[in-house]
Amino acid sequence: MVSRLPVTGVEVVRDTIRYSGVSTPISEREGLGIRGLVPAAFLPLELDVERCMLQMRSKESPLEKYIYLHNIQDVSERLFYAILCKYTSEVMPLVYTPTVGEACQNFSAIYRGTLRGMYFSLEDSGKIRTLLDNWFTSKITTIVVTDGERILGLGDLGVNGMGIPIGKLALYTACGGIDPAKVLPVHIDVGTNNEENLNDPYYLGLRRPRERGQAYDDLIAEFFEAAQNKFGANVMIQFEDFGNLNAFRLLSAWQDKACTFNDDIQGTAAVALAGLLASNRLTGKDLIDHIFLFAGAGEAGTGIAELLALAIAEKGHLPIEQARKKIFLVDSKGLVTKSRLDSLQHHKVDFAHDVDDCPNLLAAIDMLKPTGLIGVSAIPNSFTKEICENMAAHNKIPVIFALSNPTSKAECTAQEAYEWTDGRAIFCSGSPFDPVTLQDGRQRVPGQGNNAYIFPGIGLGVLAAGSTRITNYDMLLAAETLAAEVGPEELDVGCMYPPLSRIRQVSKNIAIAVANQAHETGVATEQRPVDMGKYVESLMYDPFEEVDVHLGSKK
Ligand SMILES: O=C([O-])CC(=O)C(=O)O
Ligand SMILES: [Mg+2]
Repeated sequence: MVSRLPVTGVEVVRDTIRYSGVSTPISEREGLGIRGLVPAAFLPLELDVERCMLQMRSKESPLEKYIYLHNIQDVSERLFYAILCKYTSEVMPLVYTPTVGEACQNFSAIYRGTLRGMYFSLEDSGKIRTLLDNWFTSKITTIVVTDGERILGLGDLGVNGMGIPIGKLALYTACGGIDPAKVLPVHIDVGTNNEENLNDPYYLGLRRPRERGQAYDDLIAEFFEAAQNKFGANVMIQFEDFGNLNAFRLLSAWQDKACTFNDDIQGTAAVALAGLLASNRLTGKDLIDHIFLFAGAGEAGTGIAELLALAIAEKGHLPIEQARKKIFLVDSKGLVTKSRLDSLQHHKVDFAHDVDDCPNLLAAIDMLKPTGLIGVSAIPNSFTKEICENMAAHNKIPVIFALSNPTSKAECTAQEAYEWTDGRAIFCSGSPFDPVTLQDGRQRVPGQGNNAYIFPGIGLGVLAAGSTRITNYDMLLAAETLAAEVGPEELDVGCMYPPLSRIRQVSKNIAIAVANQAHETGVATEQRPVDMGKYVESLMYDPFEEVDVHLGSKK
């Protein structure tokens, strides 16, 4: 029975987390005090989803669709997530990569003042803990934070990068079942070096060059400490789209002091490793049989390389130093080698091998004859015809991953990778590509090697166990769990990931594995349930389940 709370109907309608719009049963409207505030008809949630999909599909551009979907989120989170859960593969590219990239580029222009996340700037230093009290709840479990410096492969977007934490957290809820009332997107504004932003009269961020001094580290530290104080020591904080200069430093500074991980270093690593593990089922190789060459040696490049080395070392019972010798990186100056050690950034040092220098990717392919080529450079068209042909010349099944985001930054397209390798390549990309029909009529379905397959499950597992820490062993386990979700139907069409329509199930299985591991390694603070599967499922927010609007709990 729904009883009347001492709030006005208008307040009920404005409670966007719980309000169900025209899907509110007629019998409950009186008690909620919303009669007169809603049209007379009742549409079951399923039908309301169809109504919205028709409207959304009538919009011409992906950006208009993005805005429409967020308009719905700003009125009823339940309806928004019902749409996302029912039509995941159609809608995910609109609220997430690649459209979220365009939304970020236009963030200041399309901003409508709605409440979605928190903004802390240098001008707020010393006050963050107090400002957190301005949020409506202290029950936050999951935070995604950015400083906007490396938004996808688009670079420094300043405050406009806030679209990314918002998009990531939408997936935490849609794909990982994290309660939408308990997520918090955060932007830390330390200025921007993007001239276009600085010259835009409507730019909404701090109008100054990026802070590079102690004040930067102090603000990040203040944020972490304030968040842990307000939301509890185990609140999960995901670093997202920080620049190279800070991403590695901050991860190593905080990974032993907070429940945190960096999605671009570690999440991307896990999804790429999963794709490589799945590809072994087609190539017949083990990880240790490969030579991997990376185009790009930033966060994703060295993150994947390091996790891959860990996987090779674990599976092959090798010291990690030996495992790393199977992995080579090319950066803007050519192959990363020992002769360059003096001038190398710290995160590349472990992969500086004792081999001849090579000026570029093509020369490195010629010399090393890699079996796997991983693109993480954000340089579009850098996997040229010659490069793909070269990979095909010395591999029966060349493994080619073009992981840079959004689509405009991919190293090559799916069509190109297949065409230039006589349809033999195993191809994955970070942003979605449509299936391709080869000349011989066979269909190839390029898998989306995007960290969206990883972070929602990690977040849910961490929540289920009450983990105090997240490590690369969690990422390794998540990668193995994801690879095991790839079935023969996917492998048959060359797809290294399960379909997005199964992503909630995948996230759940990752969560179960990660939570069990947390109990085994002693980082869990929750009581271990008898049936972890059932427990994880009970935590998952499902927009289609009936909710007691007053209590916000499952009926
Ligand atoms: O957001 C995405 O699609 C994947 C990611 O983390 C990035 O490219 O930075
Ligand atoms: Mg990212």
